[in-house]
Amino acid sequence: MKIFSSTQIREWDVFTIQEQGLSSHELMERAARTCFEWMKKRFLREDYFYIFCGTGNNGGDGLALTRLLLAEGFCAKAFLLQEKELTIDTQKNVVLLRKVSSESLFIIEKEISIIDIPKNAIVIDALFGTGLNRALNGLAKEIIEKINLLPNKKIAIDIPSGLFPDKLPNADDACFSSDWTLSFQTYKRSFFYPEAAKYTGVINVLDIGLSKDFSESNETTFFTLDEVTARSLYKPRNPFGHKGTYGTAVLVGGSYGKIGAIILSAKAALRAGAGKVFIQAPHCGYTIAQTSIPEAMFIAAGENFIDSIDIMEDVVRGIGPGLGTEPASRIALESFLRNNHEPFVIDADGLNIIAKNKEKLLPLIPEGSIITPHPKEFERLFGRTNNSLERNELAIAKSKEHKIYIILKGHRTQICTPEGACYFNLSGNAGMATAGSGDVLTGIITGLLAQGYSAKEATLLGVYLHGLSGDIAAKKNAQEALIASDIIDLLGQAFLRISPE
Ligand SMILES: NC(=O)C1=CN([C@@H]2O[C@H](COP(=O)(O)OP(=O)(O)OC[C@H]3O[C@@H](n4cnc5c(N)ncnc54)[C@H](O)[C@@H]3O)[C@@H](O)[C@H]2O)[C@@H](O)CC1
Ligand SMILES: [K+]
Repeated sequence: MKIFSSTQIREWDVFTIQEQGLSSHELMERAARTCFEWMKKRFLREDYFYIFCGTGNNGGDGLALTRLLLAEGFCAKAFLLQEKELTIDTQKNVVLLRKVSSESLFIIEKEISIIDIPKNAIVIDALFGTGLNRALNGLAKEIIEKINLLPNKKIAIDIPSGLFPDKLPNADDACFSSDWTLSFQTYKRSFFYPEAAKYTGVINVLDIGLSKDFSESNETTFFTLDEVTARSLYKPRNPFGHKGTYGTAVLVGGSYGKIGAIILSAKAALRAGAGKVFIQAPHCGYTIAQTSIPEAMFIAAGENFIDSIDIMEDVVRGIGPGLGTEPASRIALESFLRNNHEPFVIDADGLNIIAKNKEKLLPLIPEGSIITPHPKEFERLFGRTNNSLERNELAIAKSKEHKIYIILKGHRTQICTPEGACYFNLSGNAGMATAGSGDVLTGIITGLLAQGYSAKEATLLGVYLHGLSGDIAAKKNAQEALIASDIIDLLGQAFLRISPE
């Protein structure tokens, strides 16, 4: 799904009105009705809605929603920030609401003292939407700060008030803290950064029928990585294929006490469908590897840590899980980087070794390679930033500069491509923040590359499947009980979920 900027969202709105021969009032009514339908499915007639409305069109949505709720027998009251400087459609909705019920609309400016929100009321935020152009102050700020302290259930229309679609709020800005956000048509970019995401609650994207032509023909560099994307990337296996068809993955890593990491990667590569898998690890891992994965072959390199990395033809490599940073392993990786020109996957200690000598080693990463840092590893490689949006922008710039794929791991893993695109992954859960989860991701991506998926396809499909498998695991068990091996075990279920029936 494409993610558009606030300017593009405004253009989308105007384009839809022209294309569909609607008035802006009719589009507002459609948006409000979509929210209303969402609420009707979840709440009871005895529930009470307190709807806070601003002067812009977000406020208009809130007023129309109040009218629709009242018309279907729900209890609802609208609180409008002020009566002056309303947009035309918001003004119209004031008139329409007053026609339906003269006692359901209050003007906050005049009557703030009477707002006493009952404990069981559902509070709806329609104060500010995508038109916010500066931090909140005055009355709006005061109301939001007061509401945020209440235990009530809270829903934001389109975007929580105080958040901007394309930038982060400052730490001391007031933002509505919602349990749900009903975002129109698509996600807003800011929803993917923790500093803003802490205000959104669960995000539901509601289809309000904005023009498909517009979204198809307008360019953006930001996308969600969702089930639709994953389905489009998945390639069913050729019935005439043999194990050679599906390639050879070589997982390089492991050291004394960290053999498990490379075992997890190798298992994941096999489960992801690689035809053959080699583990290249120090000799101390030989018995462990051969016993725990009889399907994989073993190449010994060093006694307790890796001291050489073989250059083999026609294989795909994933290097780094459990590798350690012993001087001999550092020298081995450096020498491999000098002699190898094939793209590969680099993770964990592979990245830490590069970070220690980044000026020399970063330029040696072949174009089209995939690196999978978590935020700390990213910082070691490319430096610190002030916030997660700046980190995302740095990752995009570095992907372009080095012509590599950067998978920045986190709650909403970001995939940055050499062309300058960024995908935010929608699968996955907090249970996956567990030891070995990253090693599994390296294995899945290496396994997909071995089968002939391009670097972009393997990166996107691998990240999505990894998260989806984690989601299936978390449903079977609690997130707390999720361990990395569960992600491998349920990878097959994830494949079934995205493959054609
Ligand atoms: N994009 C779409 O396709 C649709 C958008 N609609 C709604 O329209 C909203 C956008 O409407 P608007 O552009 O009118 O914007 P808002 O409703 O966000 O209101 C912004 C208004 O408040 C003022 N303002 C901005 N920042 C302020 C601040 N910090 N303190 C005080 N005043 C401030 C602005 O000058 C503007 O008048 C969307 O979020 C959505 O809810 C829907 O009605 C219909 C479809
Ligand atoms: K809002």
